[in-house]
Amino acid sequence: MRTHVVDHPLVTHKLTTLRDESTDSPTFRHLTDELVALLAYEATREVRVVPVEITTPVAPTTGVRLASPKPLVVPILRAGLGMLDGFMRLVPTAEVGFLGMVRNEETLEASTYANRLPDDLAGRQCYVLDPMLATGGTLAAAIRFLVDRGADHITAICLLTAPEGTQRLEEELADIDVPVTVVTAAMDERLNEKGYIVPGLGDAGDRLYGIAH
Ligand SMILES: O=P(O)(O)OC[C@H]1O[C@H](OP(=O)(O)OP(=O)(O)O)[C@H](O)[C@@H]1O
Ligand SMILES: O=c1cc[nH]c(=O)[nH]1
Ligand SMILES: [Mg+2]
Repeated sequence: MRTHVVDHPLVTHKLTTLRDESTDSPTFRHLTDELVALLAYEATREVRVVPVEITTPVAPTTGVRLASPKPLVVPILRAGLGMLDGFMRLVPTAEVGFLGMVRNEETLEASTYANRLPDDLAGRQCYVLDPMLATGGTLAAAIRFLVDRGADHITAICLLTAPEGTQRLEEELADIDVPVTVVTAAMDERLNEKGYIVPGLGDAGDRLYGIAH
């Protein structure tokens, strides 16, 4: 597994405001959208394309277009939904599958409450959207869902990542034969005793959409 931290002053600038506890929900949603577009630009560097012949007003030339089947993008509900529009602006023809997952805040175990993915993902490139990679339980399970259905190339886009989470992904996904890349705006210091990323940004779902319970 590869982790790519997008080291760019604009990313860090937007992320700093996102982290700030005084940032309100509308601003948080807007910044998430902007950050995802920047991360998705990096994350789609290996998107599959095929050559195509076209004619400009001046001359024939060869370009590329996205290969078929189109990429599948999978936002992890709830918080990943806040990243979908930003991704779709870059890749409007991507197909969308949904996974609803929630982490038990006591045990930190992830469980799945919704699953709308195509059954057959053979030969598909998949992009998983989840703002927080904390213990890694949620993302490990999501990637496993995709690999079990045949996905052969997986890129996760996470706003923030904790070292404990990437370590767990390395261990839990050691048996899979599919390239997995995590593209993130920052690798933070650690998790706290409640499994929150430090310094982090708090609960991404709550900051996007309000308190869940
Ligand atoms: O790496 P992990 O320790 O598994 O934690 C990360 C998960 O926690 C958050 O979701 P949450 O369970 O809060 O659900 P929500 O998106 O509905 O708020 C976040 O959006 C990730 O999906
Ligand atoms: O810091 C964290 C960890 C898990 N989920 C969040 O939303 N934030
Ligand atoms: Mg949450």
